Amino acid sequence: MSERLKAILSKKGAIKKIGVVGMGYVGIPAAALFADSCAYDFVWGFQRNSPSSGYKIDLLNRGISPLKGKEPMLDSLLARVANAGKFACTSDFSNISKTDAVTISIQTPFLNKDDLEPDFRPLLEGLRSVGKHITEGSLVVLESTVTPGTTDGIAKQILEEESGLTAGEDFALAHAPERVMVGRLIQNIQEHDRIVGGIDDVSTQRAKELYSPILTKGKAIPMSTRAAEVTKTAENALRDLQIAAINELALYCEAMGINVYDVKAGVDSLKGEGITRALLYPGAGVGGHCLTKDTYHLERGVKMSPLKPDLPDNNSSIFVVARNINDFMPRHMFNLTVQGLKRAGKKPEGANVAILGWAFLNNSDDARNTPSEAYHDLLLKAGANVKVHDPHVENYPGVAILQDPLSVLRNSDAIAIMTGHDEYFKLNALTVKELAGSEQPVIIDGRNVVSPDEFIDSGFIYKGIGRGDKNMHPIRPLNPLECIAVGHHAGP
Ligand SMILES: NC(=O)c1ccc[n+]([C@@H]2O[C@H](COP(=O)([O-])OP(=O)(O)OC[C@H]3O[C@@H](n4cnc5c(N)ncnc54)[C@H](O)[C@@H]3O)[C@@H](O)[C@H]2O)c1
Ligand SMILES: CC(=O)N[C@@H]1[C@@H](OP(=O)(O)OP(=O)(O)OC[C@H]2O[C@@H](n3ccc(=O)[nH]c3=O)[C@H](O)[C@@H]2O)O[C@H](CO)[C@@H](O)[C@@H]1O
Repeated sequence: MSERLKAILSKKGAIKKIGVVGMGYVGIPAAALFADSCAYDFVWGFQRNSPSSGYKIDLLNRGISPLKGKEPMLDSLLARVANAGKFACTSDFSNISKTDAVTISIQTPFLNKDDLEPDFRPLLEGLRSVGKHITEGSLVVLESTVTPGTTDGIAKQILEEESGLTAGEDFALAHAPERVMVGRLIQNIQEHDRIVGGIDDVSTQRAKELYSPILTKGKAIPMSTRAAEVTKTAENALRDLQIAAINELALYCEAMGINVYDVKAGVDSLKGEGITRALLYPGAGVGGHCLTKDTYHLERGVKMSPLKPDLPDNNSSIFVVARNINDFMPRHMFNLTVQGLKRAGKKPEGANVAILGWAFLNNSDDARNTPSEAYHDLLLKAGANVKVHDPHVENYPGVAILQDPLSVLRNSDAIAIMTGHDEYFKLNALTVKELAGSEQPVIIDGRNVVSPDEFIDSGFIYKGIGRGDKNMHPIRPLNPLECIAVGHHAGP
């Protein structure tokens, strides 16, 4: 079967022209790196002219990145390849017929994680567009994170139906998942090892040829298509599980009155071959477009597989339990807020709460699936007045995000740190207290940013994730002068 494909590819020769479908966080840097390589003659970026993303086409043709936030090397790379005439962005998919290889990097979110239903509509549309225009000897690589079984399942089926060709005989097909992190997209594509899973050895080899010229430190790791799909979804499900483990340990430490960071330091001290533990950091929640969904792709893959795993009766997947723990953390932040306000003699209803941090990641403007939104909504539901600050996120549907911290901190009953942006590590307790203007403002630290003692000694009610040693601290007696200053009178 793949002997035919091998002969076709040998006659066709090396890959020279590439198409990248989906001009997003993944597709744009990949297209820029392919275009900048002297191994390739030309790269098309294919972007559907949708209301939400069609604007990218013109920007990219002018060599300008539509991505927000700092992406080292990307701007100069895009300008260089666009000006050199090695890259162009288009919504005309017929140009795919001029390419030797096409990668697909379209979003693959979940509609509803409860019934494990992903929203594959954009992806299936992209596959149909690609299938219509691939030719004999094309290589198609699915880079999107997908449910295991998708590449050699529905993807292969659509590509064959639309092209009239047969995968593994007339064209090569592989899954090569992306492992980039926002903020270091170019570096990650160049330096991470690249999982390459062809539907057969010939397809795997062809996909390795495609990526090798843009890998600097990284190397191609060949495996089956299904193994590649499971690798990608499992590596993020496992990361989510690690985060959930330290989050649950933090909740235990709060209940036992100890400092989770003492425990972390203690456990981390156990070093050596095969005995080191991998403790991560507890926090106000897990956001982003990867960890929040990839577990469900993995679970769906197992659910769809013909054989069922041999598991204990009534077993809940530890990966899904992990997701539930991480999704609980914004509610835990809310519970700490209510407890803190109660210690100050207040209720969430009518309280002024300042949220510091809307991005899901430190020093990033990416707010996709941000835990801050769940916390924000719980506060509103409880009748609190909420203001939001973030130094990097400029706007978010339905939420006013201010870039001026003073206006957010002023007249606050409670201040919640949801994202560990560098700016927040410089907060001065006395300055913040003066801005807050209440005798006993509450500080709820979701990212281990502030010094508990500095804020407690300045008159704050402190609550911190994992800080069982501080969360029930003695309340500093009010300074009569202080009471007068803020318009209250101490004592009867
Ligand atoms: N963003 C990351 O850091 C990251 C990291 C690893 C893996 N991934 C995976 O990569 C995939 C893409 O993620 P992303 O963050 O780049 O998504 P994105 O939303 O930033 O970009 C997707 C792009 O594809 C376009 N698109 C959608 N349907 C299309 C179609 N039919 N034809 C042409 N273009 C179409 C969208 O308009 C958008 O511009 C996802 O499966 C994601 O899980 C993302
Ligand atoms: C780094 C890694 O191996 N995978 C990366 C991951 O990138 P990401 O953009 O999702 O970023 P993460 O760093 O995973 O953070 C996610 C959320 O978890 C919170 N968090 C994190 C660490 C911790 O100790 N405690 C926490 O609470 C954090 O605040 C944030 O909200 O997925 C991408 C897509 O597949 C991968 O490509 C990419 O390599």
